[in-house]
Amino acid sequence: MDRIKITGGSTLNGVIPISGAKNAALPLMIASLLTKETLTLENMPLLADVTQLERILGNHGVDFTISGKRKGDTENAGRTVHFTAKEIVDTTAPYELVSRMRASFWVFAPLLARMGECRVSLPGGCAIGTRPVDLLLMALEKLGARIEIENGYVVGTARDGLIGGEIDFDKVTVGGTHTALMAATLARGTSVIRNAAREPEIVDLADCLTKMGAKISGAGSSTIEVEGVTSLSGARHSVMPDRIEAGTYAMAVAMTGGDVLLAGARADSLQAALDVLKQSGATVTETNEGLRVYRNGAGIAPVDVETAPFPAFPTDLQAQFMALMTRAGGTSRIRETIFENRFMHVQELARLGAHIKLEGDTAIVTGSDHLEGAPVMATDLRASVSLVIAALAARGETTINRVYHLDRGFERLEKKLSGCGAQIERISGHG
Ligand SMILES: CC(=O)N[C@H]1[C@@H](OP(=O)(O)OP(=O)(O)OC[C@H]2O[C@@H](n3ccc(=O)[nH]c3=O)[C@H](O)[C@@H]2O)O[C@H](CO)[C@@H](O)[C@@H]1O
Ligand SMILES: C=C(OP(=O)(O)O)C(=O)O
Repeated sequence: MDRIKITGGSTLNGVIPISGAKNAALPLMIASLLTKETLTLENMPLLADVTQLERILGNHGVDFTISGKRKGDTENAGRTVHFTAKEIVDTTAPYELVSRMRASFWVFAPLLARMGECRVSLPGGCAIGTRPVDLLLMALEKLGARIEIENGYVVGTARDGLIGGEIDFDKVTVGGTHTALMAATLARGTSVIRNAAREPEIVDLADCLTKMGAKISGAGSSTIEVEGVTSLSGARHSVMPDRIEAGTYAMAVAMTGGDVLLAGARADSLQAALDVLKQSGATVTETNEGLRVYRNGAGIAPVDVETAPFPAFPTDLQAQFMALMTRAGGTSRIRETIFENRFMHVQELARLGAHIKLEGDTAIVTGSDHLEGAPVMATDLRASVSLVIAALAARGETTINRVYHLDRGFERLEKKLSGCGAQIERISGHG
């Protein structure tokens, strides 16, 4: 297993290119199951989750070819991938493939909508809470599906096809909204999705489905209407820039000081986090090329934060912000309202000398300028990268074990950071 070694103390200066978003790429890839024709996705990130989903889609009969690289990219990142699901050869998504990743469960909706049946193992994903799928299944039942659970698999049937219906989510769910949206595109009649997630990745999926011939209005608001069509066609779509990756590097710069251009990052997808960063003392400006983040001289001010669905502060940046607050000049309170167990980074940050007390869903962080390097362990994707941020500001050397978590969602992390002056390297091979 690879490890990452960081020697703290350098400021970050330069340009970091922002990759295509993992959380947009995954549902977009899954949408390829809805059509016999080719769906071409540009700006695809090269990530472990993407490779794993390629395996899952391959098992259903999706053929994929890679045709290009982003201009100026020396590696295979930012590639264009063509997905063709001419025939669905298998409607079962097995445990071995699905258990590693939450989003893999989302194949359920297109398989059911197109084939009238499917069998998908209950999902895995980051260990940040119980993560049930009841709301996803409720949405499909509202569209006429019959749902049964058998031996750890969810079995869906809709032999005569799905029928438009009214879906009211009692909790905002990203996966539930993706599921409802994909299923409704091929249902007979009109569907209404209420209390829908408003995340930019939902809008990206809806835009792509619209290019494929779907009739969708209201994506990005809390009520989405979908008029079903009998079939969808191929399309070409570019994956939106990763707002969580951009927010993560913005926090890294706020932590170390310096001046970095996050090339391709979009402020509109990240406003709540950028506002908080500004309150903490960083300067953020929008340019034609992306977002410029800098902190020169000013200290880090403590800021209280509460996670909530978009457009509020994202749970996927909570751990990174906590790392930043460990160096603030005072005490901050960070409340996690989305996932009940998303504080795994607290004990690892403590190894680096952070002072964090947990009170239920709230972490109370007392900042200090005495972080010190130590061996730590990555526990989930965003928790892992919070350790990277803390290590960049810690005195001495930090080794992060189990970096496969990082590889799920951060493309070439060590190269992007070392390109801006960080002392960071990957050590291959040892656990
Ligand atoms: C691949 C991907 O895009 N993952 C993102 C997606 O995860 P994911 O789609 O799994 O997250 P959801 O928005 O569905 O979860 C939100 C809340 O709803 C609960 N819930 C969800 C479904 C359900 O059937 N029942 C239920 O109770 C969850 O336990 C959680 O408490 O949105 C999360 C919230 O922004 C992000 O942290 C994840 O990075
Ligand atoms: C929690 C995340 O991913 P997943 O939903 O795939 O576990 C994430 O991207 O932070």
